[in-house]
Amino acid sequence: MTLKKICCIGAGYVGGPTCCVLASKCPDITVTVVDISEARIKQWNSEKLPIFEPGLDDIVKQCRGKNLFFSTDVDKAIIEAELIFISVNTPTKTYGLGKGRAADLKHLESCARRIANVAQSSKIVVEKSTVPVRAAESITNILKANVKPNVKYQVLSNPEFLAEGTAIKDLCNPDRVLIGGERSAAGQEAIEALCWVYEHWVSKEKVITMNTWSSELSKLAANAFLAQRISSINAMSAVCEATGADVSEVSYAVGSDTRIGPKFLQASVGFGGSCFQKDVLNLVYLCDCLNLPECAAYWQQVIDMNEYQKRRFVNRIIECLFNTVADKKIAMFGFAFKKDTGDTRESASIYLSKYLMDEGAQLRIYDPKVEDSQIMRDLTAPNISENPERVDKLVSLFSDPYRAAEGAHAVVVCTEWDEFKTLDYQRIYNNMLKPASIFDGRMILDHEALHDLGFHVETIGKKITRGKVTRQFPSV
Ligand SMILES: NC(=O)C1=CN([C@@H]2O[C@H](COP(=O)(O)OP(=O)(O)OC[C@H]3O[C@@H](n4cnc5c(N)ncnc54)[C@H](O)[C@@H]3O)[C@@H](O)[C@H]2O)C=CC1
Ligand SMILES: O=C(O)[C@H]1O[C@H](OP(=O)(O)OP(=O)(O)OC[C@H]2O[C@@H](n3ccc(=O)[nH]c3=O)[C@H](O)[C@@H]2O)[C@H](O)[C@@H](O)[C@@H]1O
Repeated sequence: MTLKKICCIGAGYVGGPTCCVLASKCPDITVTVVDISEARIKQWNSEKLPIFEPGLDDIVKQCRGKNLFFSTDVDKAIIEAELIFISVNTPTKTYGLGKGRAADLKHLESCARRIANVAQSSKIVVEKSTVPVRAAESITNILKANVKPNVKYQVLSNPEFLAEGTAIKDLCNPDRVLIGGERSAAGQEAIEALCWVYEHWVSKEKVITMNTWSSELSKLAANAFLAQRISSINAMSAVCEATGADVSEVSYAVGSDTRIGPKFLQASVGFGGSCFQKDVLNLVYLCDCLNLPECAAYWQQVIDMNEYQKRRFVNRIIECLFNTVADKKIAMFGFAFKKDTGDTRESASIYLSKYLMDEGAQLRIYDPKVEDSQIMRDLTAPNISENPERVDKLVSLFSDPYRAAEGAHAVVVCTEWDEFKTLDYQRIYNNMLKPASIFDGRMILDHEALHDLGFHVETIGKKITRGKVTRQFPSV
């Protein structure tokens, strides 16, 4: 089966880049990305795209208006497409049953209802959003309960594994593509149609097919395993600080075992991003619902350790600044949840800022990609601050890291942007209050050199001492 028209509902961090790469690799397919947000679609059709992702601009320029279209006309795109990706957000529920843990599937359900209402021909519906196990069954039930004559549906699970900041690279050269479907002739035909799309650029061995529930669960499992590695190394970082071991050395030694591998063993101020916490909580909730409390408690620890790491780091800042940060100026370098993205969802910086604001610190924030309005939205969100006017008083935003650090008591590196490695720290030191402290929450700076400039230096997972020669271990 070959396909001519594909539509994707949801023009976000996944739907946008995924469809851009799909359009560039499949010139024989017309790809239309639709969204209910007019503002987002307007940006996709403008010079300034709604998301920053290395390499994305070039692909959009190459395909937009040829076989790649962005539109708010959801119904038209559904009617015309043979295959529909659902790529809408599935955040943690903030109300009702499962509040704070379960995934909120209201957007997914609304897409299923819309497809059922407007479709006039058979469709393959592909769940690309991350969902709890058996969500495809709910989609199928909604579609089948509203089915029209001569319209048939097949629902597939095709979770996305891209990471922000490397999305284009990940999409062009994925480790694997996962497709789950129904074990029936019609199910197999739908699976083959989606395989055909991916095989335009992904080799056959990398396209893995399986049953729908395994595919849905594999996505949650993959994120849980990745998050667990970070929490494990972060737990080790606390042991390192208490013993004189160096977490980079421990990470290198542990990761050199080919059974363990070196990736995702970088200790940090805690993981952020829209998915790790959401998906692990989703798994915890699933385990609880399945009456597997020991499994739920096991995965909950991954989240608890992440929370502990953020708290621990802030407590150290406060301790080192003579047990009070009230009215002290603290320059925060980086607000995005990782480098090479402007995304701040669940960024550790938000929580570090919150805890420091709770102590009355004056924050001076700089990030090369995050919009000022986004920072203020994050810091005035109801779960972060009950008093937006206080946030206004405590927070200043800067477009230059040197200005942010001027007159500050401390610099805190929250995001591992490359540019922070090459700043003129002598200049920064000269313009700070003394003693000048630097807290490297990402372990990216040359700590001994900073120490020699006169800074009091603190980082994750090791004690900094003057003149100590440490081997630099490659981080992954
Ligand atoms: N952000 C990431 O790096 C990754 C995200 N995922 C998963 O992909 C899904 C989407 O995530 P993001 O793209 O980050 O979310 P996002 O919030 O950036 O984008 C979702 C888009 O869907 C739109 N939308 C919501 N309901 C709609 C409806 N009924 N009709 C049309 N449009 C609608 C929203 O307006 C929004 O623009 C989530 O389930 C997430 O867990 C999976 C892998 C990576
Ligand atoms: O489902 C998703 O949304 C995606 O979640 C993550 O991707 P992403 O959150 O974009 O970025 P990561 O590179 O995984 O980083 C997540 C967080 O962990 C932190 N991290 C990462 C690696 C590490 O060794 N240490 C560490 O603290 C990062 O700084 C960041 O805050 C996964 O890597 C993707 O495979 C997955 O598709």
